[in-house]
Amino acid sequence: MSHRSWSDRLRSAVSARGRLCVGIDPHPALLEAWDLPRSADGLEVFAELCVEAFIGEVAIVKPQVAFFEAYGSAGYAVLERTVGVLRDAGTLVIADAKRGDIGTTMDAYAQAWLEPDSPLSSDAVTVSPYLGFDSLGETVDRAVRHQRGLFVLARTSNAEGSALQQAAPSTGGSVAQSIVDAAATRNRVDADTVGLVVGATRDHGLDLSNYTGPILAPGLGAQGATVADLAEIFRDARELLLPNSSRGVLAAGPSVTALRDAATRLRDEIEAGLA
Ligand SMILES: O=c1ccn([C@@H]2O[C@H](COP(=O)(O)O)[C@@H](O)[C@H]2O)c(=O)[nH]1
Repeated sequence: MSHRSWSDRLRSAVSARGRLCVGIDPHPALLEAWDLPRSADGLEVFAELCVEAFIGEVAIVKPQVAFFEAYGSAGYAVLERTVGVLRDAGTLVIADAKRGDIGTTMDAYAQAWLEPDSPLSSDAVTVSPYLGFDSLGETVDRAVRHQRGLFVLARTSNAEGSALQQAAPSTGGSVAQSIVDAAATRNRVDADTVGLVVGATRDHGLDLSNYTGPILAPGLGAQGATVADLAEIFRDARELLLPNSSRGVLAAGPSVTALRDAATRLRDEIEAGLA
């Protein structure tokens, strides 16, 4: 296992292969479009084609855990193999599991996704701060200990998130801003372990000037955001911006060549657009 920090590994991967984070989201509609059965066997072939297309071409892959979980233990077995093959090949894996809970329950989630000897061990995992940012304290400690990363939901790409995330706490600002500020504070001692999720679908309205960590930005492609939007919305926070597209790239499958071309085209468009 590498003994370099998450932040170092992320920076080198991004400088070698660009900022794009491609999703592996085996939607039932995509399985059908790829002429695969809606079963764990279909899932396995889907994931294998993605792995073959993306390894060596993109820095980061984000499997959407929900689409594997839908097939129970067989789906999890496919996810374990997918994560393992990607990581063995040096592709960084962000498990999009959006875990959030209290105390020892949250810590059990953290063990599952961040412990080096766990079957689902990933480079980073998405987490929800909506049981209180401090409910993630031990998860951050665990991530630091194992040189892994977290991506905390701050301002999500979906319209329904706004009412909660834009609400104004009595301390001022917005709920989403309070998450950004808490992440920035933690990162001052923990070397940018705490990343944020900020959607690319609208102006986020956040002050990111004190925040130095990575930002995972879903919403490109199927949700309507463009590379020009990214450049505008994240004009002050481009260095470790990780734009994510899942369906926008996966629509090119099942041909491995077509998937690879779609991913590399988008990767290069992002690099040119954010230069
Ligand atoms: O705010 C968020 C947080 C996570 N997501 C996830 O990203 C992908 C986006 O998929 P597309 O097909 O590119 O729309 C998906 O796994 C979401 O669960 C998000 O969209 N927004």
